[in-house]
Amino acid sequence: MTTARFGVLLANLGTPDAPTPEAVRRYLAEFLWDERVVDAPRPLWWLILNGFILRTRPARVAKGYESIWMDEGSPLLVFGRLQQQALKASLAEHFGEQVPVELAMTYGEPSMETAGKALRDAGVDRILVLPLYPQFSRSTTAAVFDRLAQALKPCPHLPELRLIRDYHDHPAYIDALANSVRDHWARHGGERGKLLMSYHGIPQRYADNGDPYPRHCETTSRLVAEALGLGDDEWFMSYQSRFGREEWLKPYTDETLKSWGRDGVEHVDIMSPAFAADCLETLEELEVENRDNFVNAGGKVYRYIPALNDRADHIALLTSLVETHTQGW
Ligand SMILES: C=CC1=C(C)c2cc3[nH]c(cc4nc(cc5[nH]c(cc1n2)c(C)c5CCC(=O)O)C(CCC(=O)O)=C4C)c(C)c3C=C
Ligand SMILES: [Fe+2]
Ligand SMILES: [Fe+2]
Repeated sequence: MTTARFGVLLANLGTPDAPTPEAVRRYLAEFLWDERVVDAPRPLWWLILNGFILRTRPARVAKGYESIWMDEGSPLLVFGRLQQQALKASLAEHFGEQVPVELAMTYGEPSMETAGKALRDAGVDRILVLPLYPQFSRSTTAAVFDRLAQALKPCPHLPELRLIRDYHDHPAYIDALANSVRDHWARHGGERGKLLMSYHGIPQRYADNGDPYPRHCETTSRLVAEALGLGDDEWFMSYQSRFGREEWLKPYTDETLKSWGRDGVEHVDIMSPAFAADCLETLEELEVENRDNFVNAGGKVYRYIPALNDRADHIALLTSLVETHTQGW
């Protein structure tokens, strides 16, 4: 089989190499120093980060990673590799030639440098960048863009580049999410709870300054609810993973679940459409921490719906994104 002139760079956030305080500290130091993620004035942020956060947070967060670690490594990376392999197979079938697909993380390994070099070695001079973030945010998608530009700095010549900015309302994405909910209902004998779509949050200030992320999340949620034919009182959306003292996007997932538990909502099905792969924020924060929030407040049944990971309909969506965005290549 011949090889296409273009390759695909699948990008995701990054994750520690090991579930240890040292590895988590290295990871957080790189991640939280990115101005796209935390935009506080540098000298002050340096003091807070090094004087406080990196001294206390790694030990606690490492315990969380330890509890979700898989035999092959961190879930985010394990699912990323599965997505990479499945997309490669699907693209070979669709295009009738090999399409190199590399996985790159904004922070840590595999780095943009490693992935970029692998694509160059495969002989491609056109790269389609596919950040695995359905909803655009400066803190994620724009950070991929910056990091890639940085990795390309030493190059004497650039590849031709295209970047998929977001796919929050793509019909195949909405279908895949809706299918994952239907599969979940079917696995539980058709029993349905109130559907909570919980998205990773960002500071409210970022949205006030023009980050379209909350609008994208609202559209995704509404389209999924419509696809499932849910009434207004059968679903809700909220934001999780708050960090620091500033106000983040509301309503907060933890507070929503506590008040539902108190108000007599008995059964919740929870999903996290912003995560293309299961990771710490879903397997620990949603599966464990927020289950406790709901159940301790009086809730009874709490069921987490897995991320799209390497589901066939998710890979079909990614394939369709690649097809659309490589027109003319
Ligand atoms: C401090 C600010 C943060 C912003 C803004 C933010 C936005 C954001 N993040 C994701 C996706 C993921 N975040 C993950 C972990 C994680 N996120 C933050 C902070 C911010 N995120 C921290 C400090 C951490 C690490 C864990 C912790 O210390 O609590 C992950 C999981 C990584 C893993 O290894 O499993 C993902 C994925 C999105 C989509 C987003 C904005 C839209
Ligand atoms: Fe995050
Ligand atoms: Fe978290």
